[in-house]
Amino acid sequence: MALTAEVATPAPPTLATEDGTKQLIDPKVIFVLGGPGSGKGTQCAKIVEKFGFVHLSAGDLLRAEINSGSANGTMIQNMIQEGKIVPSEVTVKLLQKAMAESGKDKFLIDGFPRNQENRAAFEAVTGIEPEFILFFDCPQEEMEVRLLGRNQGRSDDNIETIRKRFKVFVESSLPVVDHYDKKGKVRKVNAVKTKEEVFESIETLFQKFQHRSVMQHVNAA
Ligand SMILES: Nc1ncnc2c1ncn2[C@@H]1O[C@H](COP(=O)(O)OP(=O)(O)OP(=O)(O)O)[C@@H](O)[C@H]1O
Ligand SMILES: Nc1ccn([C@@H]2O[C@H](COP(=O)(O)O)[C@@H](O)[C@H]2O)c(=O)n1
Ligand SMILES: [Mg+2]
Repeated sequence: MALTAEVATPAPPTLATEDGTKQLIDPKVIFVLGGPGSGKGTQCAKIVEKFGFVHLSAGDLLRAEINSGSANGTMIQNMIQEGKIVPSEVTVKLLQKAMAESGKDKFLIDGFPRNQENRAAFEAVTGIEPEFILFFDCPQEEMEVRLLGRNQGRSDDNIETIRKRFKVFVESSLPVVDHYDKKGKVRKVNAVKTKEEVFESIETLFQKFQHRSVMQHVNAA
């Protein structure tokens, strides 16, 4: 009799709404990181248009939570005004809900994880490991000009809060990029080009991702 070791294949991560009505099996996630104003939201919109991902901006979800009149609204508003990072429990819950309710399985998660606590909480709750990290590399002077010219009425686009956001980015967010860099997962993009040129340098990454996904489906069939 042949002796074969039984290797347990880990189950793919699943994500469900709180009432269990919707469940995603093996969702694919790309984290989109970069300093404030580096162009994350701008490029995510282009990726969605061409590659059909669901774009979830953690900042947008937190702002929507303020506007919904939630019990956490005042706390979130104060944290954003100070450029601070909202407790992970709140942000992860919002992301998890948005992912499950989308009914889709390919996500660009923009502006998250912002610190190691965000990263660990997301991993613990969802069991999802990102495919890769899209990182926009942009000097502070350029980001400052962009933020001051954005004109979208954001309460944190003023010079005092912008400086606080830069400090938090360097002290808390760059260590997360470093963490993933050590795992070979960071795809760094030079963000100091026109919006169209930045997108051109991203496109190849997503074409490769799409090709890999198709091949995985073919091999699994
Ligand atoms: N490549 C670019 N060249 C010049 N301006 C740009 C470029 N990309 C984005 N912008 C502009 O810079 C501003 C900030 O861009 P965007 O909102 O995409 O940044 P972000 O990284 O999402 O910022 P935040 O972290 O604050 O949400 C916007 O006004 C946008 O139109
Ligand atoms: N993971 C996150 C993301 C964002 N925030 C707070 O929202 C502010 C705005 O975020 P943007 O990505 O839209 O620039 C950010 O400065 C934080 O205060 C957060 O707490 N956690
Ligand atoms: Mg943004």
